[in-house]
Amino acid sequence: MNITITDVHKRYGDVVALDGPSFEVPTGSTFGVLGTNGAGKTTLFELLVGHDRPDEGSIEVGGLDVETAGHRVRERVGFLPEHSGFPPSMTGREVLSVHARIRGLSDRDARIEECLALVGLADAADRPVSGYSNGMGRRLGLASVLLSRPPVLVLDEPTAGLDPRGVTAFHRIIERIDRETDVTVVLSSHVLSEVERLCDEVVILQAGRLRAAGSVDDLRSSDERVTVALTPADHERESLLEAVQNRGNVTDTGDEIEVVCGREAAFDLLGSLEREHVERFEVHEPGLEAAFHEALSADEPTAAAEEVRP
Ligand SMILES: Nc1ncnc2c1ncn2[C@@H]1O[C@H](COP(=O)(O)OP(=O)(O)OP(=O)(O)O)[C@@H](O)[C@H]1O
Repeated sequence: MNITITDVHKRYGDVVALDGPSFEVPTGSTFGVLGTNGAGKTTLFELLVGHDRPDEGSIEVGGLDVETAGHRVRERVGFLPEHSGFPPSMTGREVLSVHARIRGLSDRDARIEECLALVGLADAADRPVSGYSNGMGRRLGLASVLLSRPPVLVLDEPTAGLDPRGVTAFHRIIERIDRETDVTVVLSSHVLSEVERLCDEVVILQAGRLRAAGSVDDLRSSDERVTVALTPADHERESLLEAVQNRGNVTDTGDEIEVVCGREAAFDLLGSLEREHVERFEVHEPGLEAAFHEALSADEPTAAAEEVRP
């Protein structure tokens, strides 16, 4: 089920939270909404799931307008907010049972088992959620959203605050949903590597405006430069720094010396270095990072939308 966002505007008092982004989320894709703090990601999601109304513009989910057909849209969209809590004394299975009853599911028990298994909570299902880790709580939230088999999932910063194992576990579930179903997944993040790993397409928002949009591959390849990361041999940092001077954009991270330059220049550089100066080197392909910084630095907007939420 596709989503069409058209020229959406939203203000909170003097703060412009969304300033006219327009884009399309294709059916079945895993779609990333990237942005720094205050970029408008949560506001966009609140409008998308019908919790609030845009001042101008429209949002359609599978051809239905969120404003005029809010109830039907909400049946189609499973929303996992950034912060969600559950009564601590209930078990995971009880939480899902309540959600399944509220949604009037007929195949309740079987569906609860399926969702528990999908999010890796089958073994913990009968423990009170007060003993769940952050990651388990987030996965339970996802299970509760998945119960009614929504064709669209909207996940607001789903891995924020999780430890690396929790992040990896959550990523695996999203990848499985992407592989095995036709569900359209929209997720927000400010972690570039997460979006690169999970998403097919991405938009970059800043201060409510659309700064870049496209497939992850296209945005990644828009920068032809690579990063050569050099670990200096003992006592050779100064000589190495001297050798790489003027060979690209040089940064001494304290650990490595990084040189950002074109591919050809990287080959020339590596060929020219004295072996005894370098303990180790790696060449990193361009990631989304360059596109992200380029998008954010172009035509810097005012800081109006960066104000702190009251
Ligand atoms: N209810 C509200 N009242 C007033 N201002 C708001 C409200 N909700 C959001 N804002 C403001 O709108 C702007 C966009 O906020 P939003 O939460 O959508 O950004 P975000 O990209 O989700 O940020 P974060 O990554 O920090 O969660 C911010 O400047 C924020 O302070």
